[in-house]
Amino acid sequence: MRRGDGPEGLRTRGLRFLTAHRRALTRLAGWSVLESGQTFLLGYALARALDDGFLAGRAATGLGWLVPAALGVLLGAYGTGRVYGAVAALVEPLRDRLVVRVVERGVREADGGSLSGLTQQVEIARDTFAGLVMVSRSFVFTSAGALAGLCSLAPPLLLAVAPPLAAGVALFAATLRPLAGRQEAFLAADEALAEDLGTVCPGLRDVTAAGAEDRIAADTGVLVDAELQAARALARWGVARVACLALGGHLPLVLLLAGAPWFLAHGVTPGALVGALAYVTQALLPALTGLIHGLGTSGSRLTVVLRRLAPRGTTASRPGDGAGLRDPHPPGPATPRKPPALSVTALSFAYGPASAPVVDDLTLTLPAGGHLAVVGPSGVGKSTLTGLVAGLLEPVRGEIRICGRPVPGGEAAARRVLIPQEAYVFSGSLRENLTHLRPDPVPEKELLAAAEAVGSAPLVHALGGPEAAVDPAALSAGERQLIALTRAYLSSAPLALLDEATCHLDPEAEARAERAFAARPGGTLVVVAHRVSSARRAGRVLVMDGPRTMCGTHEEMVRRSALYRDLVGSWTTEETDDPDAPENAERSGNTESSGEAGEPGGSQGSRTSGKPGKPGKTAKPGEPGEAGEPREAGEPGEPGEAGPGSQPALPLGDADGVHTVAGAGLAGDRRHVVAHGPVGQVQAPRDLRDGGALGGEG
Ligand SMILES: Nc1ncnc2c1ncn2[C@@H]1O[C@H](COP(=O)(O)OP(=O)(O)OP(=O)(O)O)[C@@H](O)[C@H]1O
Repeated sequence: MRRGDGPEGLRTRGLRFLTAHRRALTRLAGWSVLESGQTFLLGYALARALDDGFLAGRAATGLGWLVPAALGVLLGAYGTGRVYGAVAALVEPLRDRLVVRVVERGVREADGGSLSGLTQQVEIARDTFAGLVMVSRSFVFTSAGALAGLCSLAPPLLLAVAPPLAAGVALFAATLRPLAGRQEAFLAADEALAEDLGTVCPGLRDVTAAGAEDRIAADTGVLVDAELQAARALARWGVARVACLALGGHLPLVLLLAGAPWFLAHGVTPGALVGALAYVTQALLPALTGLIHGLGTSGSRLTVVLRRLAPRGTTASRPGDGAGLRDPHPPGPATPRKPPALSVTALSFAYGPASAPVVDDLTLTLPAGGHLAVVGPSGVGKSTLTGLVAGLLEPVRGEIRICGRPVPGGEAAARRVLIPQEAYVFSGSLRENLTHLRPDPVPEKELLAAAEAVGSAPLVHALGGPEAAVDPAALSAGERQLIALTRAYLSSAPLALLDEATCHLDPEAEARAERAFAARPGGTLVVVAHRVSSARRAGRVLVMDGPRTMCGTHEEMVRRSALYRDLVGSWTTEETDDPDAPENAERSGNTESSGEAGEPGGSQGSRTSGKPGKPGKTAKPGEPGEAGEPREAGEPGEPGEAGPGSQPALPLGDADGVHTVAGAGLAGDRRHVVAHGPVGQVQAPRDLRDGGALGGEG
């Protein structure tokens, strides 16, 4: 937590803010005095009306005393009206300040989405703060008026009212901090559940298709239980609030009634006693109730919201602002910095506690707009890495961030889209399939432009246009991949993870799709490559080679990684129709590549599903393997077979995202992995996916 974000920091900044707005506070206090005057008159005039008027048989005098009480109500109402204006003079500067802070933060982080969320929180902060000012002010001035009235009626009456009132307020003050903690815990649990449901609900069809109902129900159930616990803890503290109210508001009433004979015997008049009862029931009790409920709930909510709005490590201040909620520890001028599209730090993962790590201490950075190809022998961990980045698998160690957002997490999940090898197409219209990841309606023009860019336009046309009904079983694997690719292209997630998502397309169609993703405005692409052309297109290549992971340009990797040279060699043998570059030169170690090939024509996925599933499995180059061919744990491994053995790890510069490190070994056990992300990104259990049984595609 940033210094100054804790309760102490908030209190200090709150006091500074109030000090800076002394004039508004003074005006507020002035108008509030009218309210206390009304409270004073309420009991005092009533007592006089009884003692000097009605009980003495002088009705006119009694009525005469009621007139000031009625005038007091009118004056009080006028004062209350002016109080609202004075509260606004205090609240609006707070709101302005928070808005400035939020906008600065939004600009700095270039994040319009979080900006709108924060703006909403500013409104909550403003309303809550206004409510707090109203109830606290009302309690202070009402109590002052009532206690002054009691004192002027008969000082002994204070004995029955002041001590329990003070005790109730003191007890309430003591419960404030733990109550705020419980309230914050409850809000956090509530938000976690809402975020989870917001992610899960739109993808229910995918959950069912993947057979992941039990797992999702279990995951969500954990959050429901957490919220239940938090709500119970909060409710227990609610009991303390009732005790405060009983002590400070109801006990004085009981004491006044029970002590009535004593008071009457010691010179307190009946009218004064009734006046005291009126003070307690009509003024103190409502004011105390308002304070306890207002401060107890809104106070902690305000604390939470202000803490959230606090700038992350930078200062928001306005010129000429003397004090207020400014960070007391300014760290210097803010430097606008866009977080990398993907950053992986010291990432390790194994499928079981006793299994060898599949990813071991991997660190890499991919800037926004970058294009990374992940290559390596079959079973080395490429899909595992994409699963980790997508948040479908939980790392054993290390950290992953997408556009600065931690993975796993709803914000990160909304910023990435994963397209697995086995494309998921569901029964419905083509439009539904293509726009599944977009919450907003997609204009026809945009949809067709996306299809054109990705290379699915001929397929859209052949199927009868966007409104045509889709029968997943009637589509070839390549056609399903084109649909899934177009869907991902249309999504607003900036980071696209293509895990052999084009393996059923011919090289030209693959080139077209990959280029389209790489050219998406602000788009970043990670592609698990199974063709040399795919790797050559990427600015960077991550070679996963068991414990030695290397990253660099295609040319660098050809020069430095024996495994990569082997992969390129075996790929080139298979790629007779590669649109990109002559690979024979690379096989012989010549790194002078001829650059990108020209834009391929309008090739589309084969309408038969006979394309080789994973031609890049160099461990068995002669055996392309059908897509969806079931694979047993440990079977494909052999990562060391093609590896360079003594090749050292190669840390490269971080100019546009690279790094080293290691990882691999085959995990022994095979866990049933299901996870969920935002709309349409629910993944089948690995064993389902490997078996090609995802959704209706089987
Ligand atoms: N759910 C699982 N439980 C246990 N081990 C698994 C699981 N999924 C994959 N593995 C193992 O983890 C290792 C890495 O698998 P992964 O699928 O990530 O490799 P890959 O490089 O993507 O392979 P391919 O190119 O064949 O898709 C393999 O040894 C695999 O058998």
